[in-house]
Amino acid sequence: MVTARAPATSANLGSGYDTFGVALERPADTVTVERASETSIDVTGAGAQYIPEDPDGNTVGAVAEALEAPAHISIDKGVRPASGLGSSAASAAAAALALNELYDRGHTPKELVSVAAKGEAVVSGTAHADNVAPSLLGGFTIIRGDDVTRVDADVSLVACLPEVAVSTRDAREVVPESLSMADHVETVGNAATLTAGMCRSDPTLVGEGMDDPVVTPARAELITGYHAVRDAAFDTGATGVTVSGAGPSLLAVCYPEKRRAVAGAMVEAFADAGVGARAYQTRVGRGATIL
Ligand SMILES: Nc1ncnc2c1ncn2[C@@H]1O[C@H](COP(=O)(O)OP(=O)(O)OP(=O)(O)O)[C@@H](O)[C@H]1O
Ligand SMILES: N[C@@H](CCO)C(=O)O
Repeated sequence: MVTARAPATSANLGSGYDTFGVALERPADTVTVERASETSIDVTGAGAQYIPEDPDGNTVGAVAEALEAPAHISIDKGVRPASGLGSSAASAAAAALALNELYDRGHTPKELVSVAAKGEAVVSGTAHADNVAPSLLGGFTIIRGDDVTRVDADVSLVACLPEVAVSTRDAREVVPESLSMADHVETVGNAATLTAGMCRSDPTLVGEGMDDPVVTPARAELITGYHAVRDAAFDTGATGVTVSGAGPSLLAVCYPEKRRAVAGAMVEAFADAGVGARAYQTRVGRGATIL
């Protein structure tokens, strides 16, 4: 029997659609695997009732198949599904690490990124790796084709999760299919600024680099209270705010001493918009580990 923990993640960071991601120090999923002749799954924890136990509908089923590693897989969800916090990816990353160990497959965590991404195809239709990469590797990650670049970063974050669900599949449908040259130039400048900020663990540069004229405005419309919550975070000291992953969570970057105030203001602004929410005061964290 092998147990692995894999963290929640926040993908895109505004300017890095399908490219950037960070591991969050918390929350996380825990996955335990035991050898079996065929794969079966049970799910407990946050939002378990919304997650299929059929291996064909669960991200971990695709991972077991890709590794040719049938197992009984128990998932304890710390990351609520349809949250924008890489819930489906956290299970896939933990399962990939645990099954690799259980069957002694010998893959490195970096090699497991493409395996875990197969799980994402099950839920969103695309094997995007921008959540599974940071969940497996930790830190700040950049996806380019099949390549992953990883950077250590120490940046404080607040992830604010409202009590509504937005599915990644739906949120991908509102993404524009093309962009103007002006938006392209702005996005490249922002993405480069964000990357420099991560390399320096500089919340001001990271926050400024999160601005995104293309994907975020379209997705903000799916999140009740988005603009008020974003304003509240900036008013209390956030250096940048954007949609986390496909939403509905919002991600704020700040200096460590502002984290509590930013978290409180975001929850309060969601409440004023009639939406319950909780905030995780967190930071860029490490990747999946065997327990
Ligand atoms: N192991 C799993 N954990 C969580 N959700 C799963 C899992 N397997 C399948 N799903 C399904 O995936 C969907 C949630 O994934 P989705 O990508 O929409 O949300 P998310 O992972 O929280 O968000 P994001 O990718 O934007 O960060 C739900 O429909 C859920 O039933
Ligand atoms: N890059 C993906 C991440 C989903 O978590 C998207 O934004 O659709």
